[in-house]
Amino acid sequence: MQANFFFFFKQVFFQKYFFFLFFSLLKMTTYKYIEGKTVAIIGCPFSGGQPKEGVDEGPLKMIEYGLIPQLQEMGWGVEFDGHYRLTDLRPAKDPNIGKLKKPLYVSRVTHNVAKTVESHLRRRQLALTLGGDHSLAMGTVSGTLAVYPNACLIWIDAHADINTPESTDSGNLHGCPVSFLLGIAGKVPGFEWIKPILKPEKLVYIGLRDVDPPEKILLKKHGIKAFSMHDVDKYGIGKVVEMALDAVNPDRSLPIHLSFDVDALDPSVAPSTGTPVRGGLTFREGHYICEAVHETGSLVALDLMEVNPSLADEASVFQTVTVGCSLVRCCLGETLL
Ligand SMILES: NC(=[NH2+])NCCC[C@H](N)C(=O)O
Ligand SMILES: [Mn+2]
Ligand SMILES: [Mn+2]
Repeated sequence: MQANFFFFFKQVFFQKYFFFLFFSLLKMTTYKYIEGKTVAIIGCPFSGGQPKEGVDEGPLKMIEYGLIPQLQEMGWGVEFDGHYRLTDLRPAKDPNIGKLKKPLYVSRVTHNVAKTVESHLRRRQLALTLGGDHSLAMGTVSGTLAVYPNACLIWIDAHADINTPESTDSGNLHGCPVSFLLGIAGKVPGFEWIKPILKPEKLVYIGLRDVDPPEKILLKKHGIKAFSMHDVDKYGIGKVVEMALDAVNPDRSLPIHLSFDVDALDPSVAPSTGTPVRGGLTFREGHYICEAVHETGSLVALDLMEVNPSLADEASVFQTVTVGCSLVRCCLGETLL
């Protein structure tokens, strides 16, 4: 009996298989803030923060392309109660405030989204918000900071989205969420609910290449860490992500909110988006960021924004939506080997 056991042990121990198992266990991510490996999907078909129709179709398409079963196959419990019926929140009258367009609609929707994200995080679920335009981040990030005031914000984008009501040229609120979160937007009626609790030193950007002149001044003035495409070229994505994490999350244990605007990717990789800018992240650079953030085990909330399936041809839509789904999977632990 004993000899038998020893034989078995020896067999298993000296097989490569054992080492493989052992090392994959070592490599396995432990989730610091998520219980029971569950993710809540918040579908936000919202386009009120910018002028182009169709970005509200983004979340519907990602679900249609099978995101839920893909995550389930990876062992995640998925909670999804259908898409938000945001048009119900549309005010009858919504005059501009200064240059800002549709301010009331944006404030109502993002306030709602904030409460939803907050409630999922309180239940220790990972909050995955599918946009929709990037003004939604006023809500998602507020929800995260309500539960985890010490969370850091990693913003992946071609744009800085830090315009203030004063500095914005377009008046589109998807170019402004960061200024509201930082509390530098001033008083705007309807947005009183946003607590300006994001500290500049908790925010880092990767992928920037189309930053408005007043935004550049704001980034400098507040000493916000930003890695442009120039930095990605210079250091490589591995080093950039390491430097970005070192800046906002030195020991990798603080909760992370990752806000991913799909236009951070090069238009050849993600063509169906409202404000494409050439010279963006490659397919792998985008995915690397997601994999590295997953590895920390500290991701609590993820936004995937600005997928607009009504822009460009069918093949481009397919390409963009599938890239969106695979970025999400990488953030939630899909590995290459
Ligand atoms: N989330 C985005 N795609 N933002 C684009 C913003 C473009 C420009 N900076 C603006 O404020 O209008
Ligand atoms: Mn953008
Ligand atoms: Mn953006």
